[in-house]
Amino acid sequence: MKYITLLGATGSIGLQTLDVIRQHQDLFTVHALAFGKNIAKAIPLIKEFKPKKIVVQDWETLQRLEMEYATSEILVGNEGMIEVSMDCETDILVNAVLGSVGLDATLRAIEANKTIAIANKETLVTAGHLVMEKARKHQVHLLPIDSEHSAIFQCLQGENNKEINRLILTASGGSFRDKTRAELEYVTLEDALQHPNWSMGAKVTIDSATMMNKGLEVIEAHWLFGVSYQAIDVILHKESIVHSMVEFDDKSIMAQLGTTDMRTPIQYALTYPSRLPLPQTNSLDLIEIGKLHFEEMKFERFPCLKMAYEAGKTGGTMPTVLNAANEAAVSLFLQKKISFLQIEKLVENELTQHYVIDHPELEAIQVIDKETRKRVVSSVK
Ligand SMILES: NC(=O)C1=CN([C@@H]2O[C@H](COP(=O)(O)OP(=O)(O)OC[C@H]3O[C@@H](n4cnc5c(N)ncnc54)[C@H](OP(=O)(O)O)[C@@H]3O)[C@@H](O)[C@H]2O)C=CC1
Ligand SMILES: CC(=O)[C@@H](O)[C@H](O)COP(=O)(O)O
Ligand SMILES: [Mn+2]
Repeated sequence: MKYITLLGATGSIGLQTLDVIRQHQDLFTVHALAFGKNIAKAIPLIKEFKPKKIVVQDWETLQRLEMEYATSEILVGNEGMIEVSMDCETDILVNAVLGSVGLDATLRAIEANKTIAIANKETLVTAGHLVMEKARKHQVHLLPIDSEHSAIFQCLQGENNKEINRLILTASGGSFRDKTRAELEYVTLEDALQHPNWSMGAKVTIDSATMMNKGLEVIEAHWLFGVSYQAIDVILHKESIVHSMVEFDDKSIMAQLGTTDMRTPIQYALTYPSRLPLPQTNSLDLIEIGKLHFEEMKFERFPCLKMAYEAGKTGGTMPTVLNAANEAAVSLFLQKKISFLQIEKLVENELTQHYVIDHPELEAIQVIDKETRKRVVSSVK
């Protein structure tokens, strides 16, 4: 039996992780569940999975939860997420929390030698060098959940990372892929939240529409697979059937295909290196699909992707600024305080103003993350 600690339990990845656990109760038990403030979503999960420990985002949520439901031990905030992630009863940490708030728990779980299934890409963007250095030191497995990275990870089984010629990440193009830049001026939040292929949380859906999601994923791939930015390509693939590809030195390309169901990569991360049946997901019907399409990525159409490549190549604290500015800007867009195109403008402003620190320690990353968010928010008041 493997004991799972799940950060971000009430989110899109969190709920799908619990669905996988529900199908394999002989293999997995929930040890701890962490979420933000959404008590209404959390209570049924607590009743069903009976975690020994629960973590909520703040004291107010703790009080509300205690009033509504007398339950097991409740912890609070970052300290709470760290405690359950390092807990001696945790076998696998599933980090599906949203944003760079997941960084401390990841680092501390690595120190405690936990296997980590990671969906939380912002952690790798903001401090990939620290996470990978620690993972190497402690010989900890970081098992990707993000669909593209799971695809690459699957293509690399039995292969040698040193023989990779390039990684090819596929991008759906997001909600506005068929619009011109001029048309983006007047798009609404409601339109932006309509992803053509995937049903996901709000932030990653907006990131897909700006193409920042693919930018974050390029940086995530750089750290997870140790591949240079020059050897990571992004191509437009509107069907999201080929989840990503690896080209080897002999020009052979391996691809992983599947339906748009995140339970496949989630389950693979939990059962790796084995595979188990996933009866509730459909088989891919290639005859019905008939054709797959691939197009060149236009950087001038998607400036966020260009900014992410540049931030990644610059390195140091630049990816921290990229991520923090983007998290703050997307949050403002979700609150309808700024327009869609202002997201990229706010990120660009922060990147151009930033004076890079090379090889930053955790403290520097935390300070820069906080200051960047503050500046972005105050710039629109
Ligand atoms: N959804 C998807 O299909 C995919 C997601 N990812 C990545 O996975 C991560 C999660 O995405 P997704 O599930 O879509 O996000 P959601 O917005 O659906 O869920 C986010 C989860 O994090 C919790 N949370 C948010 N802020 C805090 C905080 N400050 N402290 C504690 N908990 C917090 C939320 O709690 P509450 O509900 O209480 O607010 C919720 O449980 C992201 O990094 C995303 O990029 C990667 C690939 C695919
Ligand atoms: C499901 C998943 O992994 C998302 O990150 C997805 O990749 C979003 O798709 P696009 O960014 O290609 O629109
Ligand atoms: Mn992805």
